[in-house]
Order: sequence, then C-alpha cells, then structure tokens
Amino acid sequence: MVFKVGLLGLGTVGTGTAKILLDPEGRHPLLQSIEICKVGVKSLSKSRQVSLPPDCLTTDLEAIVSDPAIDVVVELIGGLEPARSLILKAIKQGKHIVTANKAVISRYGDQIFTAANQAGVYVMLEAAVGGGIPVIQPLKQGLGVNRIQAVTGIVNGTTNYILTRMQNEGGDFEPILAEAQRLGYAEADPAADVDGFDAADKIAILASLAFGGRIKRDEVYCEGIRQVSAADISYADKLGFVIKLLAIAKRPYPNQPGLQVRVHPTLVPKAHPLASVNSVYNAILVEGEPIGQVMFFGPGAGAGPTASAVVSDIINIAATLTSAATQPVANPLLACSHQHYSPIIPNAELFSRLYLRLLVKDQPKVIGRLGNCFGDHGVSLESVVQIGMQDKIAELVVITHEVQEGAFQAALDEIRGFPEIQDIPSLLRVL
Ligand SMILES: NC(=O)C1=CN([C@@H]2O[C@H](COP(=O)(O)OP(=O)(O)OC[C@H]3O[C@@H](n4cnc5c(N)ncnc54)[C@H](OP(=O)(O)O)[C@@H]3O)[C@@H](O)[C@H]2O)C=CC1
Ligand SMILES: N[C@@H](CC=O)C(=O)O
Ligand code: NA
Repeated sequence: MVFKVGLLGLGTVGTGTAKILLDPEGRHPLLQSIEICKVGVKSLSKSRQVSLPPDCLTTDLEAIVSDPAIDVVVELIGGLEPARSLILKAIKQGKHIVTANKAVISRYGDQIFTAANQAGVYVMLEAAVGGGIPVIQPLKQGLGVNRIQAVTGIVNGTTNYILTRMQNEGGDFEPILAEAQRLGYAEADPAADVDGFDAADKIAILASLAFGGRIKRDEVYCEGIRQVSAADISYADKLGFVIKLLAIAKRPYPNQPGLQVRVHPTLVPKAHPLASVNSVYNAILVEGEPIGQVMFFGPGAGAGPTASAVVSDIINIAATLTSAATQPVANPLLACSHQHYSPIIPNAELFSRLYLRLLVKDQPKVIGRLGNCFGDHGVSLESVVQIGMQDKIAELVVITHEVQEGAFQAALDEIRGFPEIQDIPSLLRVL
C-alpha cells in the first residue's frame, strides 16, 4: 500500500519533514510506503534545502486538499487562516490530517475534530505541543487510564532559550530573540512566543487531553516574559529560584469540575525537576492517579525534532489504515472525542505563592505598614527582604505563602495608593 502525502508548507518544519520522508533508510519500514505527492508554498522562487520531484511544488494549496490522489494532508503553514479552511476542506474530502499548528487547534479544535469525527478521518497533532517530545500520544494512550491531577510544563522553546541565556549570560533580550529566530525556534510573529500565546495554545491542548473536556482558548490566563528583568532573575537566583515560563493546568479542588489553566513567568525552586530544563528544551510534568509523577523532556522546537513528531503521526495513520480491512473506523486511542467544554476557575479564586518587588521610600514603619495591609486582607507573608537601597529608595522583595489571588490583588490595590510606594516593577508567581 502506498500513502500519498500533500505537504502544506516547506519552511522550518516542512523542510525537516520532507528530509525524513525522502531519506527512509534505517528508519521504520512503514516510511517506505509514504510518498510526497505535492508541496504547497507561498513563493515558487525561494531556494529550498530539499530536492523534490519536478512539478511537486505549487502555490495552489486548494488543489492539494482536494486532490483525490492524496491520503494525508500535512499542514505546516501555521497561523489561523488559510490553515483552518484548508484543514476543514481536506477533512471534507476524506483526508487525514497531520498538523503542528497549535494556534489553529487550540482555537478551532471543536470545529475541526467534529468535522473529522463525522468524516471518519484522523487529525494528529503530536508536533503541536513539545515539538519532538512524544506527549500527545502518551496522554491519549499510555496515561489514558489515569485520573490526571496536574500538567505543568515548559512548553515554549523560544522563551526558555531566552530566559536561559538571560540567566547564564545576563544578555539583552532582543539579540537573544533574534538568535532564536535564526535557529528556527520562533513563530512567524515572535510575539506569540514572547507574550505567552503559544504556550497558552499548547496548555489548552494538553488540558483538553488530560482532563477530557475542551478548553475555551480565550479563558486561558496568559502572561509572557517581557516583564521579566535581569534584576528579577538575579534576585530569584539569590533566593534559590530560577524564572521559567510555566504553563499549568490543574484541577485545584478534587472531585469538582473547575480547572485552572494558565501561563505565566514563575519562580521555580532550583531543586524542582523543571528548574534544570534549559535552552530550547521543553518538559511536561504530568501528575496522575495511580501513576504519580511522569516527566516528558526533550527538544521543544526546531526543524528536526518537530519533523520527528510530524512523521511519527504520518506513520501512525499509515499503520492504522494498513490494518483497517475496509474503510477506517476511528481508532479511539488516536481520535479526539471530547464533546463538551471544561469550566475554568477565575484567577481571583485561585491560591498561589507570589513574588512582589517594590521600590519604597526609606521611611520608618513602611515594612510594618505593608505587612499590616497584607494581613488585613488575609494574605500571609513568607518573607520580606530588603535587597538594596539607592537615593533613599529601598528595594524590597516580598514572597507570600499560598494566598488567594483576589485577596492579594485587593491588598496590592490598597498598597499602590501608599505615599511611600515609588514603584512596583514586578509581580511573579512562585511554584
Ligand atoms: N519552528 C518550530 O520549531 C515549530 C513550529 N511549529 C509549528 O509548525 C508550523 C510551521 O512552522 P515553521 O515551519 O516554523 O514556519 P515557517 O514560517 O518556517 O514556514 C511556513 C511555510 O508555510 C508556507 N506558507 C505560509 N503561509 C502560506 C500561504 N498562505 N500559502 C502558501 N504557503 C504558505 C511558507 O511558504 P514559503 O516557504 O514560500 O514562504 C513556508 O514554506 C506552525 O504552525 C508552527 O507553529 C510547531 C513546533 C515547532
Ligand atoms: N515557537 C515555538 C515552536 C514550537 O512549538 C517554540 O518556541 O516553542
Ligand atoms: Na510533541
């Protein structure tokens, strides 16, 4: 049996994918049965790093998704449109889909999976989360019998690369981001990485798989890394933490339906397994019953690793189609079957440990006044440290115990009005 693939996109991931498909020697034997039929791109004049059969390249992506010869459409163009429409058209034409596009799946998964289930085709997305790390299939299959309690991950390679280099070298943000772009890690618009949207897309997908209900992407709280300064990295280091952009999905109240799903820079204790995940590496820590903790670790972005996940999805489909006697009946361990949305708990109701950096006028009783205000709002403090003093302005770092975020914000609103407060440059969460 030969499976014909229509590739949409021949950029970083598309090129990595084509390279594997064109070089099957020594890999899984099923690769021998997969053939690149057409490749859709934006520009025919660009030089390419792979040599494809003549007439393979086209700018007519609509023709690829409706080509009767094609069995599997691999969407690697990114973005919302035309990716969403092309995926839906391909599904309507009975084609299986492999995609690395977390933006489209996290926002239009409902529409796409419903259409796929009706058409009896698969939509596979291993490359969409954690790049080359197998995490989607393990959540669907290997961990499928567990009751998941929490998924905590470093799921964006670009920001982890930036934070790691800022931590190790103290370098400036912009040139490090430019290097991440050159290495093929960043999104077409790197704001998606830096502002946390890409991580939010990914945690919405992971939460949906882990907790068995779709997640409304708009309800995922999201803070990026722009506000993380060299000063915070250095203070965190002195206090025994590293700063990581964490994506967190958990059920904070056992046996109740609400979920916490959010992305924010977080102070991670140096002894925590996620603290040593550096550079473009990603890691996803899954906690479940009865398994306990499992951590998936590996390269989270880049051509080769991401293509590894894309092609593993292609051969998964090829294997399923090969074993199906006639028309494919959806294998429930490969298909997506959630039909309802999970409720998300507002941040104000959640309990977190928080790190606050303040610049205050050096006046008597200022620390006491802060402590009283937090106390009045039921916010218990773990430590208040004076880090420095310049021109009669003291720099303080406050770390709280687990406190309700709404109560903390109410205290902070009051504190902002104190005449002693010069500035509040940072508010971060602590794991
Ligand atoms: N880069 C990475 O490390 C990872 C990326 N992903 C995801 O993979 C997908 C692809 O990313 P990446 O390879 O980095 O992106 P690139 O920008 O490198 O490549 C995009 C490709 O799609 C083509 N393309 C884009 N828009 C159109 C259009 N409207 N019509 C025709 N062709 C189009 C481009 O054509 P042309 O070459 O002619 O410009 C290019 O070949 C994205 O969804 C991304 O989020 C997921 C995990 C990791
Ligand atoms: N831009 C993304 C690419 C992989 O998903 C990242 O940096 O993680
Ligand atoms: Na993956």
